[in-house]
Amino acid sequence: MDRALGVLEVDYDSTLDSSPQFIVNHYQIETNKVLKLGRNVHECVYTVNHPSVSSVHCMIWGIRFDPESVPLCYIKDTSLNGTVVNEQVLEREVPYLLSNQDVIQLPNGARFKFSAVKSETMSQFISGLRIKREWERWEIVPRVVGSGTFGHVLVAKQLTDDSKNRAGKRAVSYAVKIINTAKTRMVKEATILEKLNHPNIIRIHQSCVDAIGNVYIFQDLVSGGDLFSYLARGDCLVPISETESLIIIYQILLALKFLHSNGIVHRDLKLDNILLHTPEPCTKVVLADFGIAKEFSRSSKERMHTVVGTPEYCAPEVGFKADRNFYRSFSRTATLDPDNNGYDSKCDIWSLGVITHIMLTGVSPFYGDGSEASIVKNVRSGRLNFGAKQWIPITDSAKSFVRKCLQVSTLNRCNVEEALHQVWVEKHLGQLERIYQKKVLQVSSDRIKIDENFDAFTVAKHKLPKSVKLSPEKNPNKRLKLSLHNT
Ligand SMILES: Nc1ncnc2c1ncn2[C@@H]1O[C@H](COP(=O)(O)OP(=O)(O)OP(=O)(O)O)[C@@H](O)[C@H]1O
Repeated sequence: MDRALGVLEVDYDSTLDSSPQFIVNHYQIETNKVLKLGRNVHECVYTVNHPSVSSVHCMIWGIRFDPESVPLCYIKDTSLNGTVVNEQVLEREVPYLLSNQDVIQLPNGARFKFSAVKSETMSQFISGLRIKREWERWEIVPRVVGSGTFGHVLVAKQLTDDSKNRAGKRAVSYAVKIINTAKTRMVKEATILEKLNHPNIIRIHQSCVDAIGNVYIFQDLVSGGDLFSYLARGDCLVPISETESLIIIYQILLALKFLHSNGIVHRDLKLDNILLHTPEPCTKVVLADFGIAKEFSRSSKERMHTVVGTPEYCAPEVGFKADRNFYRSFSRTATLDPDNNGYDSKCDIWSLGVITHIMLTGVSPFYGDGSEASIVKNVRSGRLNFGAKQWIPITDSAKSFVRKCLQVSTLNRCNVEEALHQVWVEKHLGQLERIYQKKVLQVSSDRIKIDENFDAFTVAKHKLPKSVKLSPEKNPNKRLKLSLHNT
């Protein structure tokens, strides 16, 4: 049971169905496993053959930031007739954060009870943070989403969300990043993020600072965890297919194109800062953690000199210093670039090369023995080992993309525009754009046809008769009827 992040228990209403699947009455929610409920026997763990239920009616998954943290479990409605949680209809395609004992209901009357495996709130930990629990229209919920060097990310809710309540839909959860600066002024991260509006960049709603120097950045809660957790299995990172990698890389490239053309360099691109909407292939990803992002003046060709970033992902021209504690405190201002020429936005492309290398092979290219000294040595040499067995199944165009991003000389390294024109990306551009429209921008898919040959990773689509849209009058379930009327 210790692999379980939560449990879904079938709480069946026998007057509405007598399907034999109810022999299994517990489903464990585990890391990297999305539970689907619906009619499709090939994709769903719980299947029900009822025309009011969609092929994949809803999806449930859990995220645990690290082994010590309390998991967060989510449900997303993907149906025609809606999924109900505690008698309120979920907004379609919007993940909802589950709480202990939540009751999930499908239109055929089947009910499930969600149980958390650990106490969900961390009140003691939260009171130690000395933060405000309410701020204007926000309430901070004592559930931790993740933690980093600079602060913690917690769940937040809007105090009054009248429009949603009136519609009978569940209120959405948000995230709040809390950074203690000991100074009562806004941090650069908030200032930069406030100016950015791009589908692949974390969206912030408000930021504020309290009297003791806690900065609160209220933002979207991205529910699929980060790319590091997605690739992690036990102690190692596992590779994902080229197609899946490319869909993620394409989205990061679009975000970087937007950033670089607006004079912003992220400077800390890594697996942990790429957030997934759902932990499954082909999902939307967003860049987060702009804590050390930098605005530069494009016209003056200003270069940066501060040594920042995470060594494993850090471009050679950015430079390192051996003292990790110093590095963490961000007080370093020197670059070890021998000519002290500084660096520019191409440092993000290097990090993207490292990320691509890890996604394709499960191996971090310059990690060596993991010590900072060995990483620095390997990064400076820039030597890549395409002869390693992990590279055997990988196409030449993917290797060439990685090679072009991981050029020690910035003159030879591609910029973001050139990266988008690398063969690996360019030859799939049409498909990538269609998937992007459908999955990221969620444009109606009727006219979007995805070539199945390209779609190497997906579970084959099994054709089922269409589910039937319920009219509230015909709905046999009184509770659902009530909820649907309210919409
Ligand atoms: N909006 C969000 N939605 C969901 N998860 C998030 C969100 N923001 C951050 N996280 C999670 O919290 C973790 C820490 O957040 P973040 O990277 O912003 O903190 P940090 O202190 O700047 O970290 P670092 O040590 O990497 O600089 C992330 O790796 C991610 O897993």
